[in-house]
Amino acid sequence: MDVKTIMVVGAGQMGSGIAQVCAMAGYHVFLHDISQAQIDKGLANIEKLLSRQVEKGKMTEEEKAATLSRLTPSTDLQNAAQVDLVIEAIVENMDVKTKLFAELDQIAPPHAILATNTSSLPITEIAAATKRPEKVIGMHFMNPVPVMKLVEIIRGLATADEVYETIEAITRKLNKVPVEVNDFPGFISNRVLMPMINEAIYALYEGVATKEAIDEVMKLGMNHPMGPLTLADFIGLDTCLYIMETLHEGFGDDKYRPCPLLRKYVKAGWLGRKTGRGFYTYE
Ligand SMILES: CC(=O)CC(=O)SCCNC(=O)CCNC(=O)[C@H](O)C(C)(C)COP(=O)(O)OP(=O)(O)OC[C@H]1O[C@@H](n2cnc3c(N)ncnc32)[C@H](O)[C@@H]1OP(=O)(O)O
Ligand SMILES: NC(=O)C1=CN([C@@H]2O[C@H](COP(=O)(O)OP(=O)(O)OC[C@H]3O[C@@H](n4cnc5c(N)ncnc54)[C@H](OP(=O)(O)O)[C@@H]3O)[C@@H](O)[C@H]2O)C=CC1
Repeated sequence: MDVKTIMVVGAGQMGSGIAQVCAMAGYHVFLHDISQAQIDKGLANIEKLLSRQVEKGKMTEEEKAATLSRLTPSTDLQNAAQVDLVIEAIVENMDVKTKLFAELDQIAPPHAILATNTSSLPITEIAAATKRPEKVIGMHFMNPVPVMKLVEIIRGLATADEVYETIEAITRKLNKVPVEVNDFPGFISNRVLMPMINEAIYALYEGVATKEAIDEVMKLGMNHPMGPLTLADFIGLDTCLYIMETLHEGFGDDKYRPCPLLRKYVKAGWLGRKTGRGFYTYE
């Protein structure tokens, strides 16, 4: 299928990154959010990252201007009527996502693919909120989107082969590497990553070591680019908690129980880098 126009729903850290790489690859992109302030922040961040590419000689001023001209801000979901593909990147909550997918199903043209960037929720359940489950698919980007090469692609029970192939081709056009994974809670990425992060939070909670020591062990000892607590702050502690809850509920296994300290921080509004405070504080 020929995709020319994309809507990215959710202009947070993932949505703005996804919109950026899609616009860089030549797609026309609506960057949609319920909050104009969030869109302004997302677009300002894209502009900053593109300027840095120009400074480093990795992109010309003309390419930057052309990329920005392909991005259209949107606070009206009716704009989805003009697109061939929607990539959803809103909060990691099944009720909110299914409500959005039901709305998108009403608005988007019949041929349009509805993809979700969910990091853990079942694609099949999201697809069931629509009358086009064969056109719903998981397209899971990694953070920071402009840098990370992987896109996990997850078929729901009803996803059509043609839809999978289209998403795989788009992933390659974005200069990323697609890896197919089955529809189970947390897929592969977060089934493996998030229990490690949760265990690091337990180690802090139990006083096994300081946060700095925990991060240093994993950085210097395992060559991870970021320690697990720094990474949790980077991902967002709310997102980490929602993923652990999906694993816990989805597998019914106590080995996935979220650490009480993680819950406490999220309740306090300490969501990590995006709110200026998590395990660490940020300017
Ligand atoms: C939760 C989920 O569902 C799934 C997930 O996404 S889990 C999270 C997965 N991501 C990770 O694990 C990230 C781990 N961290 C890293 O890989 C690295 O620390 C990092 C890439 C973020 C930064 O790398 P670094 O070498 O320490 O920093 P730095 O040298 O400043 O940056 C390297 C490049 O990344 C870019 N970059 C860094 N942070 C960036 C950001 N937030 N957004 C966009 N680009 C960024 C820089 O501009 C630089 O680009 P160039 O090579 O073009 O110059
Ligand atoms: N953070 C990460 O490392 C990764 C996250 N993901 C997944 O990507 C998704 C987004 O995460 P992330 O970008 O970190 O989250 P953010 O909190 O940064 O961004 C989410 C954005 O979606 C907006 N939003 C919420 N509800 C709606 C809605 N109904 N319609 C339109 N916009 C809405 C929010 O607005 P407001 O703030 O006003 O509520 C916010 O701007 C989640 O599903 C997450 O699991 C996937 C890979 C990695």
